[in-house]
Amino acid sequence: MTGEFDGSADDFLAPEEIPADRDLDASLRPSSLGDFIGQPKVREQLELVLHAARARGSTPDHILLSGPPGLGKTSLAMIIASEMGAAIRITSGPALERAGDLAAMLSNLVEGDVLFIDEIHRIARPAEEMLYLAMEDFRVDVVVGKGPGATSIPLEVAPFTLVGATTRSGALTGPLRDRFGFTAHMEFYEPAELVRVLVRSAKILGIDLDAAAATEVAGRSRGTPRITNRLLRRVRDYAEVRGDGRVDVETAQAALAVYDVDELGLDRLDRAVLGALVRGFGGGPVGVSTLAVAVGEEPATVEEVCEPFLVRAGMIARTPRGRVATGAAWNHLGLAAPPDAIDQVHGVRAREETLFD
Ligand SMILES: Nc1ncnc2c1ncn2[C@@H]1O[C@H](COP(=O)(O)OP(=O)(O)OP(=O)(O)O)[C@@H](O)[C@H]1O
Ligand SMILES: [Mg+2]
Repeated sequence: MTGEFDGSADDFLAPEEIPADRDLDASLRPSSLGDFIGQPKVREQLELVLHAARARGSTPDHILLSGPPGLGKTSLAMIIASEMGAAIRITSGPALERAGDLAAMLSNLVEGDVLFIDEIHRIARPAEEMLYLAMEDFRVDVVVGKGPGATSIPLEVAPFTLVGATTRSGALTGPLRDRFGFTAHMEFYEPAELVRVLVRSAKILGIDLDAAAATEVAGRSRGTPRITNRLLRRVRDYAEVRGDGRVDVETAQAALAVYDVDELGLDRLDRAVLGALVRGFGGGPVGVSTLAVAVGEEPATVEEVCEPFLVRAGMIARTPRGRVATGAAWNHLGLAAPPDAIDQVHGVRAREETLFD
């Protein structure tokens, strides 16, 4: 099931891009750092890195963007290029199966270009090794021929900036991670920031959305701007078909009820994971792969998509012995928490960070 989000109602809370997002995403993508809402820390750090590079007249250090899907990594990569007045070449880890694929991309780079590698944790080993040299010395060794007669020809690469994006920085090898001059850790967005995303998107799309409705939609967006924009579109549909097109809080609530988005923004799979943890395993601890089997999903989907948000929402705690449901999780499912259930965990943020390190 992983990755096959087809845009049906069941999938529309998935933070991954679905085909229906593509046109919308393009029109709603922020195009400059000033236009980019939220992530104050990352924005400040990037501003410094880019400003310093511009002042020196050099290419910025290689940059790794790390965080859950839909938080704006691709948008930031494009912004980095446009802030530097540079062209961006886009590829992804899975597309770089052979070192030759990467060599072709590298040799076509022009000085100052940004090379964006999405899902960089999925790059194949030979390409990764070629990347080390390219990142460090702006050169690659192309091997010509086979066996004892093989020779390696060094090839210059124009100075470029690699921007890598990953939902799993923990899956990167040490040597690759070490070659990035700067890692930006993207955080889930605060509701107030998502309200600003909604106000901006509603303006671009010409949707009449009042403040209370914006707050309602933001609160159900799982801290993820991609989901915010998707919910906005569903709410607009509802308002156009069932009302006069204006979106007030009643309209927003009614629309989101139709699409089965609960008041915390949990979707079917999140609720299934919580249900399995609480009802099937008495609240845990249980390993993530066991949980995944229980809900019929890939472990990676549970670990990278559901879990970060459930941890952030204070529903699940990660412990050395496995995942544990908090009292809040029991209550959210309408059940009384057992006396030994841990509280809505303090230090949720600290735990969440370790997920992506
Ligand atoms: N800071 C932001 N301000 C306004 N809109 C944003 C912001 N970040 C993301 N968005 C919106 O969310 C959409 C998804 O963002 P983007 O494609 O950059 O996410 P991503 O992190 O690359 O996701 P993935 O990991 O799935 O590739 C964008 O098209 C844009 O509409
Ligand atoms: Mg992306």
